[in-house]
Amino acid sequence: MAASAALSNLKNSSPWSLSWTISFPSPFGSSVAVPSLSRRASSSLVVMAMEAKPTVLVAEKLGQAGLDLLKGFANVDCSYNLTQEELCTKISLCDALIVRSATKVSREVFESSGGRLKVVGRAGVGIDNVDLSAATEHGCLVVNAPTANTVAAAEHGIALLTAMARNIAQADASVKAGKWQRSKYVGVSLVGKTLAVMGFGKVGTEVARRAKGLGMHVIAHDPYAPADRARAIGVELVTFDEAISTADFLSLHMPLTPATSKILNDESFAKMRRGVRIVNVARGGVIDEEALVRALDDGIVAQAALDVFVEEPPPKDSKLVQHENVTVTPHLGASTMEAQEGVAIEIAEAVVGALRGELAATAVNAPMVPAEVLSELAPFVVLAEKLGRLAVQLVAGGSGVKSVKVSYASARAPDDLDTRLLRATITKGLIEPISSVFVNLVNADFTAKQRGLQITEERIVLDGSPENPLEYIQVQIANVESRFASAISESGEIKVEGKVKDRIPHLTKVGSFEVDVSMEGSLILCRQVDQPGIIGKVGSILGEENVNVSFMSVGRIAPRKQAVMAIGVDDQPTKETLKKIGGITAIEEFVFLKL
Ligand SMILES: NC(=O)c1ccc[n+]([C@@H]2O[C@H](COP(=O)([O-])OP(=O)(O)OC[C@H]3O[C@@H](n4cnc5c(N)ncnc54)[C@H](O)[C@@H]3O)[C@@H](O)[C@H]2O)c1
Ligand SMILES: O=C(O)[C@H](O)COP(=O)(O)O
Repeated sequence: MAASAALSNLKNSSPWSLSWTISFPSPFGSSVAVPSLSRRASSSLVVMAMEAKPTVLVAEKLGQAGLDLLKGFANVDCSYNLTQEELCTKISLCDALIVRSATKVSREVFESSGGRLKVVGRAGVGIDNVDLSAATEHGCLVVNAPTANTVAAAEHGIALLTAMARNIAQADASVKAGKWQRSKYVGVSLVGKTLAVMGFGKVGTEVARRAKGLGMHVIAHDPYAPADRARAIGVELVTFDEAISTADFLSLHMPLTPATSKILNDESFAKMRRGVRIVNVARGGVIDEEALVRALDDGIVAQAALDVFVEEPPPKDSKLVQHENVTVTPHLGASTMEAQEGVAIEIAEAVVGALRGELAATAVNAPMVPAEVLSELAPFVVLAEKLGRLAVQLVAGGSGVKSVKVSYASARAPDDLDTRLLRATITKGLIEPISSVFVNLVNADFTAKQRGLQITEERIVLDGSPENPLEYIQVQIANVESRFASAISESGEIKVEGKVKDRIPHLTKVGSFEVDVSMEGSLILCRQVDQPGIIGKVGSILGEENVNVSFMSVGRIAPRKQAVMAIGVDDQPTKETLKKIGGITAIEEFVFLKL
């Protein structure tokens, strides 16, 4: 009998072969939000809601409406122009950080937070100033405000386009310098000219609409944009080479990524029409700035109008900024009163929601799960975590869990079931009982990978009504020994299976034994020879020790052969109580498991 194994401390019997050193002491207490989820599940999805008021550091100027919204929920520390060192020092006292584009949220910032930083809010679109990998590794959610400054950026793009074409900035400076140079500042017309919009997303689309209104012929290049969206506003999607080689004007609207970095370079300038004009309100890094200076000097590029730069602010002696054919603004695309109020509200709502434990609609480094899907999946999320917890506690110490298979049985079409949330919570259940790592939706996949834990998912397609998202979930751990031999299935893996009944998770299978026990509190699993009186004996030992039994279920192969008894208990039995259960002659093995 495995009585001693049953009593052993779970942490000491860690089945992981790798030791894990990063720990995230959570400052948060129990959950308060997401009414459709149980307290435990909602608290663990992305960010745990907190008992005390959280602290939000606002590191760049934010619209008043957003600040007011934040102040209703959190202590707000507005500290602008912090050096990296000052930011790293302050961050360990903050639960959330809000920035615009000027603050570098580097790996060092996440490391300095000591696990307290749970949300970074980017008050704007571009998240290239936030180290997303570091955020994800630290389980920190990054949210942005992707919609509120779209029109402002598009309007600024059009302002630069028209100002450049008519030499407005240069002519203005000249008049103010006392000159009157009418022939020097003859411009070019826009009507009938071809504008190539590079990046046909939110801003690019709005620029395209406006440029069409100015009578321009608009084409666009965007490898990921749907052709019908472009067609709907009369824009043709073309290849990169076609766009740059046919355009009179190029307007850049793609994000800065490794793929778009320096996408305009010597090679691409060489393919452009002589006299092309370029507008950039996206990111400085999408242009090789030195190559642009060469193209301007050679006359390939007639003019450029730039709102963004590789280095901001650019060096005072920047050849690009000082070039007479270049018009510049200091990253003003999003800077209208209206956009800044909108962005402030959008980011404040996202940060407060995330701190409350809600899944953020504008999450950048976590799967976005719509509210209605979340509500439907909520009880299965709880089930998934508990099955993960249970399965890993059944692994014998030193086994080294490497491979877990999760099967989802459902009558739904495969693309009608988003399992990312379930996979994340199973991972949480598998990892948290045996380590101090805080696992959430943000870092679940990363954490599993770090530990060399491979989680494969499989769909079991069932006939019947697709009303329920899932019929049952099965978790199997391969190539391990078990502390409870009966949990090993015929095919040799630890196998547990569960269902949701009346929104409560139930354990319905252990190894080859069918049981039915609600997954609340803790669980005792016993294997015994099926005979009269055993249930009574175990029940009375627990009763004598004042341990309340919530559920009891027996699964057996055949009458009078081996049976597995699953007993749900509200309280943790003492070692002595468990010893007494182990002492019952018919009981061959048992384990005590915390759910
Ligand atoms: N200057 C400013 O103040 C300001 C304001 C708002 C946005 N922006 C910047 O403008 C850019 C666009 O913002 P948005 O809100 O439209 O973002 P968005 O995500 O809606 O659009 C970006 C588009 O770029 C496309 N894209 C990605 N890779 C591409 C590639 N290699 N070639 C062509 N297209 C590619 C994407 O498919 C997407 O459609 C971002 O870089 C953002 O940071 C700047
Ligand atoms: O990506 C963005 O949203 C813009 O570049 C705006 O940046 P800002 O918030 O620094 O104005």
